[in-house]
Amino acid sequence: MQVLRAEEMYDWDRKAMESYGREGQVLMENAGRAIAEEILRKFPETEKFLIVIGGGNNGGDGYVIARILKDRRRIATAVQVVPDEKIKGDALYHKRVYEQSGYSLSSLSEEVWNENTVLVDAMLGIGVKGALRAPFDELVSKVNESQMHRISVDIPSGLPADEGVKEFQAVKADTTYIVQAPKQSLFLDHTAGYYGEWKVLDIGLPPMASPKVSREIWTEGAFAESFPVLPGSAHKGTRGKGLIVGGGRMMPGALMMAARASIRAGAGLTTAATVRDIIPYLTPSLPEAMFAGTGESSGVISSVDPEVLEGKDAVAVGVGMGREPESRPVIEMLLSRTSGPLLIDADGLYHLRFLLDDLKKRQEVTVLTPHFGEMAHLTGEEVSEVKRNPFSLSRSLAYEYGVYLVLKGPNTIITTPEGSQIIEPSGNEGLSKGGSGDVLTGVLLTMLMQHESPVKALANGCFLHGRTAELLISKNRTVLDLLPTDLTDGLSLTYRTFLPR
Ligand SMILES: NC(=O)C1=CN([C@@H]2O[C@H](COP(=O)(O)OP(=O)(O)OC[C@H]3O[C@@H](n4cnc5c(N)ncnc54)[C@H](O)[C@@H]3O)[C@@H](O)[C@H]2O)[C@@H](O)CC1
Ligand SMILES: Nc1ncnc2c1ncn2[C@@H]1O[C@H](COP(=O)(O)OP(=O)(O)O)[C@@H](O)[C@H]1O
Ligand SMILES: [K+]
Repeated sequence: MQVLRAEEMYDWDRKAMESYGREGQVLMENAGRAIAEEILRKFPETEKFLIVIGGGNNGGDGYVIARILKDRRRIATAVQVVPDEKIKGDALYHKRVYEQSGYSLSSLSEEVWNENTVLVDAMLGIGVKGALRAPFDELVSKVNESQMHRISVDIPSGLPADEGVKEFQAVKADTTYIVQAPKQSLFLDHTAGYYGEWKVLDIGLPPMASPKVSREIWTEGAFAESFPVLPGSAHKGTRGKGLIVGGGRMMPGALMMAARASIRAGAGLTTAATVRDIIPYLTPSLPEAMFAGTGESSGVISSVDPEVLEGKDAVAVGVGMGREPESRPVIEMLLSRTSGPLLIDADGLYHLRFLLDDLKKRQEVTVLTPHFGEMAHLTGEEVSEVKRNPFSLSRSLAYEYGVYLVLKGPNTIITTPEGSQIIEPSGNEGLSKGGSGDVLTGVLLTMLMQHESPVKALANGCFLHGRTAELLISKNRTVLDLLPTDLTDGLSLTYRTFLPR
């Protein structure tokens, strides 16, 4: 499913009407009807509805919804909150249909704000611009203060559809019925919460006319379909031989978690490279792994023998490595000498800031997996700015350095060097614990060795990680006690659920 910006949504709409014979009035009927049916399904017993109608096409959808609710004998109070001259085009057509059905409009008296009434917010859609003007500024506050269940039509009124907007005032919806395609703000840290529970409804825009943007949501169907089938004749070489460089005297656990996750995800052979002293302590928890000792300076990795790279299908570096400058040459060496995919995470990303020229020179597949803070460090932006513009900042970085970028968060955004984007929304707050990222690194390393397409490898790895957290919560864990190490052992749950082979 594509995720669109407002302008892209309008293009689709325009093209549907201009080149594919779709009528605006029909599309509006479809939108309103689809939403009204959902409302009736969700509230089969509720009698009273309040529909607040604004001046654009969002308000037009509101007229259709009000008519259908009344047709179904519900007590639907429709209030138009803008002067009559603001209602134009398709919205005016549907206002007339509403009136010709014998239905009338009400005024916004105090009695309509009743907690036993469900509120349908059809004030403003994706056409909102700038700070809210009267009467919407006061209405949005009033709506948010009310105790009513709030259903927003397409988008919570006042909320920007696109990334980048800093200040806004918007309805905090309990439920949002999104018209045709989710908009960018559904996936942004500071706006996602306004949508409440959400569902996307098809209103009949022709898929042939959809805008040529590659910004898609990754689904369980995509996972099951694109996950490579392991032949019965598989041997460890088929599954991939991976190397993880990381850990040190202070953070051996990060390496342990990444290596174990890589093995559990299905790698043929995983080698963990770290300072020699800690290897004996790691072996009991990693009996399947191989180990390689690295050069050491005051407890941190200071060098890796390039011979360790021989026969490795992919390499990951950075977990638990520390930020001491002594480790920097390791990243420098790996950037120039790793011939397969190279994944850089955690402290490796910290060092990378000082090695951007080397990064640019590298031709082979390179994957960076920053969280918001690491992305801010890499780009020199404020964290808040990264959170507000994750799509465009990811694209610029991926394009400038020719890398695959996995910007981690509740909605992880994966970007290819060409700028295609996948949104991977699985997971829950149980993952916001030190170590979840290390597990992800191990999983991604394995996926990179087994998939032909790096972007599918990354999307599937993020899905595997996030969906495992969800399945564990639905079984015997909670978001409070979930541990990153539970994820590793829980990977089987996701495999068994979605790839029952
Ligand atoms: N394919 C589609 O895109 C379809 C979209 N539909 C609906 O149409 C909506 C988009 O319609 P519009 O483009 O008319 O946009 P809106 O319904 O968001 O209305 C925009 C109007 O609101 C007013 N406005 C904008 N910013 C404001 C502010 N800050 N303060 C006060 N008033 C402000 C202006 O008068 C502006 O013309 C969608 O969200 C969706 O609900 C449906 O009708 C069916 C088809
Ligand atoms: N609230 C959340 N909802 C869903 N996924 C989350 C949430 N918080 C964190 N995650 C996921 O957990 C992982 C955390 O990675 P990272 O921040 O690098 O952790 P660490 O510090 O343990 O390395 C990422 O995959 C991220 O997408
Ligand atoms: K709305």
